[in-house]
Amino acid sequence: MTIPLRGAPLLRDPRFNKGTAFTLEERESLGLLGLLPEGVDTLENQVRRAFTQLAEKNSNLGKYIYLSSLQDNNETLFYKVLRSAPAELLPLVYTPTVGEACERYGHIMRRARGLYVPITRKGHVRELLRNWPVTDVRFIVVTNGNRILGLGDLGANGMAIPIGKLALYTACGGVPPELALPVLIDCGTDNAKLLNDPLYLGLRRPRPSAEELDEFVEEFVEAVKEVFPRCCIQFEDWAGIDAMRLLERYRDRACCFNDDIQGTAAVALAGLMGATRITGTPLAQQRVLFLGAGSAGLGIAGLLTQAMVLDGLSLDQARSQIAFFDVHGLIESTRTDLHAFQKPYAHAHAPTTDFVEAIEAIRPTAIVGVSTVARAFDRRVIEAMAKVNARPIIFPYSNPTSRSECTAEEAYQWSQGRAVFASGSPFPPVRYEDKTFVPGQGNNVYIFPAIGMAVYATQATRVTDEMFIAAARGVAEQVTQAELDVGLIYPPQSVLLQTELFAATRVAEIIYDRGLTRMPRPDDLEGLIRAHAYVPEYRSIP
Ligand SMILES: NC(=O)C1=CN([C@@H]2O[C@H](COP(=O)(O)OP(=O)(O)OC[C@H]3O[C@@H](n4cnc5c(N)ncnc54)[C@H](OP(=O)(O)O)[C@@H]3O)[C@@H](O)[C@H]2O)C=CC1
Ligand SMILES: CC(=O)C(=O)O
Ligand SMILES: [Mg+2]
Repeated sequence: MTIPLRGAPLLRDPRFNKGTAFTLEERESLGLLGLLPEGVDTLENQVRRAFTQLAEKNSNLGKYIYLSSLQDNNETLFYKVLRSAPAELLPLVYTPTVGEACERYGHIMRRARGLYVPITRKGHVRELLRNWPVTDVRFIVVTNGNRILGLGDLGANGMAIPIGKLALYTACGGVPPELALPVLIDCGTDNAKLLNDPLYLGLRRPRPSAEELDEFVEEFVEAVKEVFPRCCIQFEDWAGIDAMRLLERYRDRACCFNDDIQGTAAVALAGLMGATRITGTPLAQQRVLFLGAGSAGLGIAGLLTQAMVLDGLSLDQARSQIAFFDVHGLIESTRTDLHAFQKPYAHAHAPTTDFVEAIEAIRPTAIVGVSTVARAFDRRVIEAMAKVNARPIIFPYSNPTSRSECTAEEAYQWSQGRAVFASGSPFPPVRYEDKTFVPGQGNNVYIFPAIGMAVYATQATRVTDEMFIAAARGVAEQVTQAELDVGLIYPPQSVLLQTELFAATRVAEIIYDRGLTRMPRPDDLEGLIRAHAYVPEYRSIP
């Protein structure tokens, strides 16, 4: 490996820095003598030291800050640490802690990471993109901070989300870190608390109209296509209505996807596939009631109906088995306040504003919480589900933990241990009577790293819904009977990298089958994926 730096600047570049693991020969040849203590570490010893330091931080936000600093200091070590204990560290770099980090981003930031694209630079987006030091960017995760998890408009503080998602592309999907670019489109914020916070670092102006936003996003997408022609754009945490509109506009025009719509849809589909192995009711016979009718809910419904059609239902039949309940009550055919994308699910039902009444009328096999409303699945709700189902499927998907529609403990307790449970943010195992349940994490982190790896390894030019169905199947088929026996409907986070690499091969099959790449199809797709996977190890420098 040749590197462009030497001496002190080398120690400050996270891509090449090995810190105390530079060998004596490297120190001599790279002008590092005297700049490091004489002891020479192995990467494993550095990992040990990192975990010692992490353990000394006594809050999750403190641990998040520590890990961010590690990422800024030594990328190889950062990913080696993440890979060493994914189940333990994911909740720190991702939900729930990343939510807290976003709320306080202006306060905790040490060093800027990613690219900030303010709407005030309209007409100059290409120049900003060219300021990024890497010319072959393959993945951008972009937010405008308008719906950060279930926490609402967090403006430029939302940058922690693209940073976190892209860290997981590498940690859980094997995508090399240098290919990733986190982007925050800063178009102001309507969050008064942030506007009044002297430490807030974003533009201090109200959010633009939809037209103004769309014009700027158009410039951004076209600029990305020109400056980084092999780049895939992941839209993340946009307000639901903007998310739906932008996906429709760009899904056939650019290599892009919306994680909250399509990634969430696939993880829910995988979860339902896992759940059917416990409940015995096939996917095509599931009846699903959503609490919340925004991007996540509509995304899940769209992909689920496609999967049900593949299992033999007509589209109308599939849609008739899906219902929504939003702020104004059950979405039914007499409602006059619906968006076009909600109308296919407005069935002939008696109006009600009581979620339990809706459960009693519809008798869903599953409820999915994508409402951002903490504790909306209260005891009455879970008991109503347990009354109409031997094994009720309960998915409180809202993030972070503070917005979860219920806890794992509540779902198991109130259903007398009968719930089939998964939540957007992690919950610890629950003891109910003589059984220990392991709650699954129904989070798109089970999907986007696999999509990313497949797109990278195959050089795919488009991202399609069929790829998400393949990812869902790829995840679901890895769940073992032993896992199902403790209630786990997703593979455990401890093996997330393996899970994603396997799912990526399933996605790659679709990419080649549908001609979504110009690259020739190799004989060994698994080998292709493995050969592309990043390994956090130091390479020797001559
Ligand atoms: N587990 C996972 O992988 C993922 C989880 N999520 C989570 O899902 C949640 C929603 O995300 P998303 O769909 O993108 O957001 P949106 O803002 O698009 O949708 C939220 C929906 O919930 C509705 N809602 C708000 N309050 C209530 C209420 N009291 N009762 C019923 N419905 C209500 C909103 O209605 P209105 O628009 O009228 O206010 C809206 O329809 C977030 O917490 C997010 O973190 C999202 C993506 C992935
Ligand atoms: C997980 C995720 O993407 C969200 O909560 O928005
Ligand atoms: Mg999201």
